[in-house]
Amino acid sequence: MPRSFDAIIVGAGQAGPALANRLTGAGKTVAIVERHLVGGTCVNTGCKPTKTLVASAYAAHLARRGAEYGVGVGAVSIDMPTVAARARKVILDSRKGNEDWLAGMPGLTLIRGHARFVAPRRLEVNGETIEAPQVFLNVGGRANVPDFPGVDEVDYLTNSTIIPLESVPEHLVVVGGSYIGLEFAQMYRRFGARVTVVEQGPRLVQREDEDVSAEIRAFLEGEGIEVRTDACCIRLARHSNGVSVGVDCTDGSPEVVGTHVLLAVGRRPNTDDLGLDKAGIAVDERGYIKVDDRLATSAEGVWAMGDCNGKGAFTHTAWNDYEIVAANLLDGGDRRVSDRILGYALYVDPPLGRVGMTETQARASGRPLLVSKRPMTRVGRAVEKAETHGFMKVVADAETKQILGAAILGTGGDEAIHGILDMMNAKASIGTLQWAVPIHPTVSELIPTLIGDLQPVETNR
Ligand SMILES: Cc1cc2nc3c(=O)[nH]c(=O)nc-3n(C[C@H](O)[C@H](O)[C@H](O)COP(=O)(O)OP(=O)(O)OC[C@H]3O[C@@H](n4cnc5c(N)ncnc54)[C@H](O)[C@@H]3O)c2cc1C
Ligand SMILES: NC(=O)c1ccc[n+]([C@@H]2O[C@H](COP(=O)([O-])OP(=O)(O)OC[C@H]3O[C@@H](n4cnc5c(N)ncnc54)[C@H](O)[C@@H]3O)[C@@H](O)[C@H]2O)c1
Repeated sequence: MPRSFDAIIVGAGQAGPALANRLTGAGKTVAIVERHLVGGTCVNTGCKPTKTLVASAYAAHLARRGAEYGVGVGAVSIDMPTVAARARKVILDSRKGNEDWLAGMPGLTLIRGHARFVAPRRLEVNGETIEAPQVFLNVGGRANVPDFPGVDEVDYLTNSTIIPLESVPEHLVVVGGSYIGLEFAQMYRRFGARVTVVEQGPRLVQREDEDVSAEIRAFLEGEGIEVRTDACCIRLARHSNGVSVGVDCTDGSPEVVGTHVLLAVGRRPNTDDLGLDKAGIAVDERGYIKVDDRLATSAEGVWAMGDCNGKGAFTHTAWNDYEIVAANLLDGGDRRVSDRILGYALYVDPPLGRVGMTETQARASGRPLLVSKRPMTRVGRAVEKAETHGFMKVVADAETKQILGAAILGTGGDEAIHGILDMMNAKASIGTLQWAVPIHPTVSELIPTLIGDLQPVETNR
């Protein structure tokens, strides 16, 4: 006989535990199945350790610049075991917090093992069958490892295996010039490695506007990172010095030889070994679980939250998925994914804070636009901190006077962007902040000025 629960959650990443908390709080019996580490990607191999490592890298960078500030610190050295230990502690503390949280939920059973559907709303874990009228999938994703020629012959790193490194590679070749690749590239450059980024596209972070990509490339190259764009990484091979990464480039050497190679070429959902066909759960061509606007899958009684549904690829979008499902099922709400205004940050230094449309997307929409842009050299706070790379940019609809999107690439940009994100969520029009009195000196204080400087631009309408 299968063991029965009121609900089964597969995956204890970002959405699962929070939903378990709400469901058990409503008196339901819940099984949460986790095959690896409680906390999932963000806690164990994603946001938390990477931002801890980024902080160490920033400290090293600032120490090297000490003389510019009139501070003598002597020769800067990197104690990589201590750097790694900081990250390990953040991981373990956070994981334990999640485990303790789950342990304290009455009516919750944590089952450690790989769950696989054997029939609709019926799964097998460790040879045992469990069933429930409601099943929530929060299975996340993992590093995509393409079948490059030679990939099986070399030792490569992914975001999971690079985190515990206790030594600095002599020359790290990073394949993929987007979020994961660039955060690690800059961090390892600051730890003292030679770093080459190999990106197949014509520019870094291609989802962003060209001016964003160009500015990020400029400050990364300014730190000595080599960037190879328009590179089709077609082969990996062993080399006496480490790994050779074959690239097809319009110019430059056809081969980059490094001591280590990090593959940062995207993620793939953990849906290939979940028995979804046994449960009638449809996936798209890339394996993401198809969901409607309330995150219901094609199978009755089954929902999918977080990275595995392809609607978001961030911790806060996974969390928001939990909020949507909980509100609709437990609070009589009618919340939808399409109501979400997407914001995110890229944690290079200075960081990129982003919300809503890029200027490119706004222009493509054909609507009449207002655009305003200000370099960080004209932001007092950035000048005082001697961190003047980047710019702030906002795009608004000239007719509705609503902000469509913004980018703050600059010191504090990951925080300051919330001033605009909140305005967009409040559906505030561009005149709303005219008489606000922001705090001086902050990056955010320039948001009303930036908005006040909005000017019409030519669009294709
Ligand atoms: C290097 C890196 C840095 C990142 N930095 C940021 C950042 O700064 N900010 C941000 O917002 N996002 C960041 N992200 C993205 C963020 O980590 C993810 O969006 C987030 O963790 C997704 O949460 P999730 O709950 O959907 O999935 P996950 O956290 O991946 O959790 C899924 C869980 O399901 C388990 N599981 C999978 N299949 C099964 C199965 N069949 N049976 C049982 N258990 C299963 C897995 O073991 C895992 O624990 C980063 C990602 C990476 C890789
Ligand atoms: N700060 C954050 O919030 C943060 C940080 C890290 C990761 N993440 C999440 O993780 C996800 C995955 O990040 P990612 O950077 O791995 O993926 P991505 O999909 O953002 O970028 C992959 C990059 O690799 C390039 N690429 C693909 N195939 C290649 C090849 N054969 N040779 C050379 N380049 C190739 C692509 O052109 C692209 O630039 C992101 O979508 C993001 O949501 C978020």
